[in-house]
Amino acid sequence: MPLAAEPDDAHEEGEDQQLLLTAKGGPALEGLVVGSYCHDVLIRGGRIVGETLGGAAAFVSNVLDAASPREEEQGEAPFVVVSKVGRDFAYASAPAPARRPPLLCASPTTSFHAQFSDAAASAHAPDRELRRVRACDPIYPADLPDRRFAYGLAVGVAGEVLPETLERMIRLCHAVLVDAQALIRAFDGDGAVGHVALEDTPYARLLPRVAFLKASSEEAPYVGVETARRQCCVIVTDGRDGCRLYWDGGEARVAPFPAVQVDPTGAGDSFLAGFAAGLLWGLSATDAALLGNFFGAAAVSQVGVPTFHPKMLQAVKEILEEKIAKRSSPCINGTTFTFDRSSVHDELHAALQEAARLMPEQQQADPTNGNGGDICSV
Ligand SMILES: Nc1ncnc2c1ncn2[C@@H]1O[C@H](COP(=O)(O)OP(=O)(O)OP(=O)(O)O)[C@@H](O)[C@H]1O
Ligand SMILES: O[C@H]1[C@H](O)[C@@H](O)[C@H](O)[C@@H](O)[C@H]1O
Repeated sequence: MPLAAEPDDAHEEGEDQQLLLTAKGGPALEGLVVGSYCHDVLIRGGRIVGETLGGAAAFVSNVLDAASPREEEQGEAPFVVVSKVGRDFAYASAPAPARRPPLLCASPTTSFHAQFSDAAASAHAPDRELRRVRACDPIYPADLPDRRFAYGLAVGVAGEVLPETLERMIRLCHAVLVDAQALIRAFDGDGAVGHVALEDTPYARLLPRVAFLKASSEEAPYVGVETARRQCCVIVTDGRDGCRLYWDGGEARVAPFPAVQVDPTGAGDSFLAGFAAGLLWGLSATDAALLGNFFGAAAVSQVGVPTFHPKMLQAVKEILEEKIAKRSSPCINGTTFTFDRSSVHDELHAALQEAARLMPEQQQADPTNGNGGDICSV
């Protein structure tokens, strides 16, 4: 399957394609993450049980920083975040916004109330009702840096990634990954989050130029998987059941990792970033989804933006270095992605499962990481 961007998009104005997607040893693959940080208020039984930094950009940055391939001396992972908040933003010094500060607006920071119900403990019931109580300004095309990126992640939470902004991302980035929640959320007069059919939105015409579209199982019916898979690769995440990938001509189920869920917020965001990191490591889409599932499981194990134990991250890095060294050909070669499960898929799953054991250890060892642990246990 060709990459998302049409040839003229990412390479107009004489840009050198080799600079954008060069395999290991070359310049780092720089990413562009677009979507706003927000305030999340977690409510259970009418009582506030948590107030945390939210916004897909925060969860995505956290995982990209943790899992993107880079040389030791490179320091921070190479990606830019374009996000907007108001002067009331409460988490400017939290790691993700401190590393990549948001643009400051006159309007207030986007804010969500997530109402958890005890009755939602079944696997497929929506686990929370979301209400947007404040909305920051949208992100305009002119807010994006005027240069090229290897990849882009469109991860809005409240309609802030405008169609024209997504279009500009597609022009700037060699491959764009999109979270459907950025495209199909609708808000009633009370701020309650609902969905509209993707085909009825101005985003629909951009789909053939998107590489990967990720939707939760709740969002999937609004995306229209059978139509969308003919235009890009669609990934449907399904909570504790892992995920499925659908592309033109194939599909695959990717097994989950066990987790003790304390807060489902950010699972999808962390999945998408883990998946993107997997692609950057050179994995096929189906193999990269293992890394998505891994970080999705890690996200639900903590309240808010998770802290990863350095030992766990070191284990993941070593696993990837070892398994990828065994592969005969890289999957990102500047023109194509591969989708199928590779011969190392099962080994990779088993090895990551071992690494996942380091996550609960961390919670016991680090009670200061903000875990209330009483949001939504399974
Ligand atoms: N309870 C769980 N146990 C293990 N893995 C989980 C669990 N919940 C989520 N995950 C992982 O995270 C991925 C994304 O989760 P999910 O499908 O709930 O996304 P989402 O509904 O978009 O999440 P959110 O909107 O809360 O960020 C799943 O595909 C799975 O890999
Ligand atoms: O912080 C969260 C998170 O980013 C979720 O992905 C999104 O569904 C919510 O709206 C947001 O409040």
